[in-house]
Amino acid sequence: MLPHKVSIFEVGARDGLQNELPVSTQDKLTLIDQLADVGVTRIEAGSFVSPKWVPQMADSGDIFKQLTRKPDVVYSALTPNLKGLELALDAGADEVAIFGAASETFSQRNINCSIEESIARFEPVMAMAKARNIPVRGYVSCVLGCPYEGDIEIDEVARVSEILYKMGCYEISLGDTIGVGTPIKARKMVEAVAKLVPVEKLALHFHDTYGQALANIQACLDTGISVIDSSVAGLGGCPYAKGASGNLATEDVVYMLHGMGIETGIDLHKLAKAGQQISAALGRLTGSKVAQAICSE
Ligand SMILES: CC(C)(COP(=O)([O-])OP(=O)([O-])OC[C@H]1O[C@@H](n2cnc3c(N)ncnc32)[C@H](O)[C@@H]1OP(=O)([O-])[O-])[C@@H](O)C(=O)NCCC(=O)NCCSC(=O)C[C@@](C)(O)CC(=O)[O-]
Repeated sequence: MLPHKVSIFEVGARDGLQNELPVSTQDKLTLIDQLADVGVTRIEAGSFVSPKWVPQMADSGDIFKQLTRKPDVVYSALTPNLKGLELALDAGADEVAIFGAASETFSQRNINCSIEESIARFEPVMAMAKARNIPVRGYVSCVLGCPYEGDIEIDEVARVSEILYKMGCYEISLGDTIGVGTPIKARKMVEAVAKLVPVEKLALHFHDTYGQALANIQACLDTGISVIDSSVAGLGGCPYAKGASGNLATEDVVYMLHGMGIETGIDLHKLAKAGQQISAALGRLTGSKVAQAICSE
């Protein structure tokens, strides 16, 4: 059965902007503010990673300290290790996310350690977050393919997802990091993970590199999943995943969901305007076809 409502987890200010030309802290704050205004209630606002690895996220502390908090909006941050968590807590993040991978090589290239080492790094993060009552989300990258290893075994995706869930992550976001998935494969992957992690604890995080993200989501929507990660204006990619163009554009998935009678709580026209504004700040066109259509009306 299709869900009545889907919760959009907006990753544009993090997953999007981490892989774009740098924009000012003020432009980011304006975007985050606009996202909250148009009805987005879950916003990934930054990332506490090494500024040498991802300079675009170096102002995340300022972002969290300066953003105008709206009631009912959760502002989240990526934290790969204890240092990241400490910085995120100091800056006032409401929740954090650890991020692992189903590919050994991607894990090494992205966070400089093996999958097993990453789990060991996450343990103290989970412990401190629990002690501070901070919810932790878990990402698994490369669930439908890896830029270095190609195909990834579905069993490995399910194994890593289960580990993160059992460690205490309240939700597991399944990342098609380089957007290579296709609908039947995506569904089989979700079904395999759902044997080990309750399906209502899963989220879809599909990039649109090959233009398959909407089709992949549609193929998975009646499995019981009701959380979708997306990025306003299709911003972004991943700096350690060559070829990962933008994330699925939030405007495109919201348009599809509304057309299917599924609520998101988001004002699509206002969202498209916000996407246009950040795209203009980046000196490029929005990556959302829906936003292009709306803004040329
Ligand atoms: C994980 C590390 C830090 C390990 O990096 P490392 O070099 O192994 O770590 P280290 O502990 O040896 O520290 C090295 C230096 O980094 C500093 N450092 C250490 N930790 C932090 C921190 N938290 N914040 C700020 N600084 C930090 C630390 O203080 C030290 O500074 P130095 O002494 O050289 O001046 C590094 O590999 C890193 O930052 N990687 C970036 C990974 C990243 O952000 N990738 C993109 C996000 S993942 C993604 O986009 C995928 C996702 C989630 O969207 C889902 C999908 O689509 O698949």
